[in-house]
Amino acid sequence: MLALGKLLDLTLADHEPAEKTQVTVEGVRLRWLGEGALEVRPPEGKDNGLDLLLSAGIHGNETAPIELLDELLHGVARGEIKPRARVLFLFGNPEAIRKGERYVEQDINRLFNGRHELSSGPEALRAAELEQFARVFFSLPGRTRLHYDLHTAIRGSKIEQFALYPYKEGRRHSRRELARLNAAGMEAVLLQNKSSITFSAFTYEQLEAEAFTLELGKARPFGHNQQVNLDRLQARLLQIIEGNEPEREESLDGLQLFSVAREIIKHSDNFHLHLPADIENFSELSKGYLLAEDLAEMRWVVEEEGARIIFPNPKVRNGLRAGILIVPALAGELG
Ligand SMILES: O=C(O)CCC(=O)N[C@@H](CCC(=O)O)C(=O)O
Ligand SMILES: [Zn+2]
Repeated sequence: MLALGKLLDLTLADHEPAEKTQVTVEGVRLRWLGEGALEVRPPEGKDNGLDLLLSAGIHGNETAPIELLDELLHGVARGEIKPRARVLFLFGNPEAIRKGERYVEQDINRLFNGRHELSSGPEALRAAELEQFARVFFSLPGRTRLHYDLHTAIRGSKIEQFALYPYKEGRRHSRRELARLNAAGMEAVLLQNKSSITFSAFTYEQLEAEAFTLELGKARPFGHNQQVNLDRLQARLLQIIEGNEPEREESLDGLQLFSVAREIIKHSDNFHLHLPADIENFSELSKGYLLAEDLAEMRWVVEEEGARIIFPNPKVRNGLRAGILIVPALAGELG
């Protein structure tokens, strides 16, 4: 295997490779761009015009998707996977990955779309760097742009694998992309309805990519991900990389769609979330339920029919999202 295929080992060892570019026997070019960043280019004449950004480790303790990207990259570096797409592999927060923690100082996935400029520290610097890697990668005109930012969640979930689809004014969510996600094993998609500060929101809103955060199960340390089944996602990523996805229109059958009813924002240290610590994502909440309270007698009461909660987390910094209240959505507005 080409040494650059060991991007994860290089990243874990905080090691800069002496040789920055390597080429497989078949002419696939691997280029190390910086810490945790590697570009793969298909051989001359084989490129199908797709630019695919695959990121993982934006949260350092979410190891299953990191292992998945490591495996895919090994396949490329051994010549077993034959790319027809350009691919950028990114390990998002190397320092946090080395520490096995969600972040070092602050959540990097709240620092995109310019937020890093208002902040400082290792995550702010890295968010700026990740934006730049993505901006350069997606700068070639006339190509199709796709980004999957792979995560696992803090808690268990009634729906194990799902995607979050960012929002941009005037742009429709794509039916074809939803069908692709369905085929990749995602059971649900949350359609966002406002701009955000996550990595996938940045590439979607600013770089014209189709972009998604994928939640793939529960976060566990390296080597303990046997319960996270990524077979369907891996098979679809392989097809995308090798440019041999099915040509026929694929269905949305079985895919559950949700939209955001409200984001629960923690305003102060007085914030209280009235949910059990072990509540699972997608748990249903009945109308009238007092979900959270904050200072100045602020109360979050469930008013929506069919409401469910995802990512409840009272420990986030003040000013950040402490949960998302979601409701079922219809496929009506898709492009
Ligand atoms: O389990 C949790 O509470 C958080 C899981 C996680 O890291 N989710 C992402 C979602 C990003 C998005 O909204 O697209 C995050 O919170 O950064
Ligand atoms: Zn995450």
